[in-house]
Amino acid sequence: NPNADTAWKNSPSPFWFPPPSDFARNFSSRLMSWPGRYTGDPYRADSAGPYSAESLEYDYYRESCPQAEKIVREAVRRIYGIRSDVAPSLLRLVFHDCFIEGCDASVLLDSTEVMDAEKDTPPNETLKGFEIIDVVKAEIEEVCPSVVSCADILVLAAREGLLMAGGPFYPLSTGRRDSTRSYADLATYQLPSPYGDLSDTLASFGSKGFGEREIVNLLGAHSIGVIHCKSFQSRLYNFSGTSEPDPSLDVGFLNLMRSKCSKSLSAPPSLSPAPSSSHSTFGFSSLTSEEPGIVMNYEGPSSGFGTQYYRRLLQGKGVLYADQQLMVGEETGSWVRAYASDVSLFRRDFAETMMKLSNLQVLTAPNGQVRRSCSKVA
Ligand code: HEM
Ligand SMILES: [Ca+2]
Repeated sequence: NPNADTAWKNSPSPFWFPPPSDFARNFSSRLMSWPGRYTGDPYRADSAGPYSAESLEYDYYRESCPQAEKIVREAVRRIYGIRSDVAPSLLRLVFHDCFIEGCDASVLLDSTEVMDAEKDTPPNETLKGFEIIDVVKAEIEEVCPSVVSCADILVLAAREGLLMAGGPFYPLSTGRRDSTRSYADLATYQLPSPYGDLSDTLASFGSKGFGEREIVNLLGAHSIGVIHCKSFQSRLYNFSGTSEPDPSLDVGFLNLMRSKCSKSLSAPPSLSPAPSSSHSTFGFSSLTSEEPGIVMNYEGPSSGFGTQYYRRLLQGKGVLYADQQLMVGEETGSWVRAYASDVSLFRRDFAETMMKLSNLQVLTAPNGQVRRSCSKVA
């Protein structure tokens, strides 16, 4: 597919839309030799790294802005009523923020003449939900100007969205501060690739203090939302330069995915699968947007956030290569089986890991700032 090949070459990040040939094999060795990235054992499961959330407080705004959490809750609920993609959008947004220099709203900043923004890098190309945060922030600013950080609003709003989508609750402390810059280069290289193999994924999350069990339950976030064809295209037609599909894909599932994604990514939208809100027997629906892809409402739009993601992996029906790779490892595979058969175990673990993610490397006073507009440094 010459078009996909050119698109890849033009991409500023060879790490993100890899396909050509030996990419997968070289990726982890390049990552492992990246200077200064690894401190200690990258696979340790017991620590959140060198930063801790001890300086956060429960109900930090109780005096300075007692209405803050209620405003977030009500705004997200209201928006959910009109846009059910609130949950996946905010969940992915919080992951992409916290994974890069901690939960400091660095992902929300716009590019300026002197700074490239994380949101303009290839891994964040399809990130959504910025305008949801802007709405919530504006409502809070009206009541308590310059008090509540964008970083806190983001973690609180993502929790609320997840709850609306049937996910588990987890308690959150507050008091995060906003960064004064965005880290485009780090976002480009540190966010995990959808074409990463198991060792790439373990290394990437390990560098942030997440162990195998945590990685497997965090990826359960892929129970909801949209995966565009671009993110798995090379698995369907030309996997790792072999001109063959990914051999680890279930054949029926391969055909379903091919039916959703035309062979050429540059095909005009009219050649893409017809927009429709109907659900196929696989529980996926087509997208109504122009970009073709797969909607991950595994259990249908009205049911909760559960174990289907893992059951699909057991059947070789993971949408991303990185998802399916969880079945390759002995330990990760056994967590996939555990979550596939025990939804309450998954929900408990997911809640706990989301809490850890939301507390990753937080910035607290006197560092950082409270932005007035989440997309601009104050
Ligand atoms: C190996 C790790 C991961 C990789 C490679 C990965 C990659 C991706 C990719 C490629 C997409 C589709 C983007 C698109 O096509 O528009 C996606 C969607 C998504 N990811 Fe991940 N992800 C990973 C981990 C996570 C984690 C830890 C979370 C949250 C806790 C998460 C939450 C989501 C959500 C909710 C969506 C759907 C977004 C939407 O509908 O707008 N992902 N991910
Ligand atoms: Ca960040």
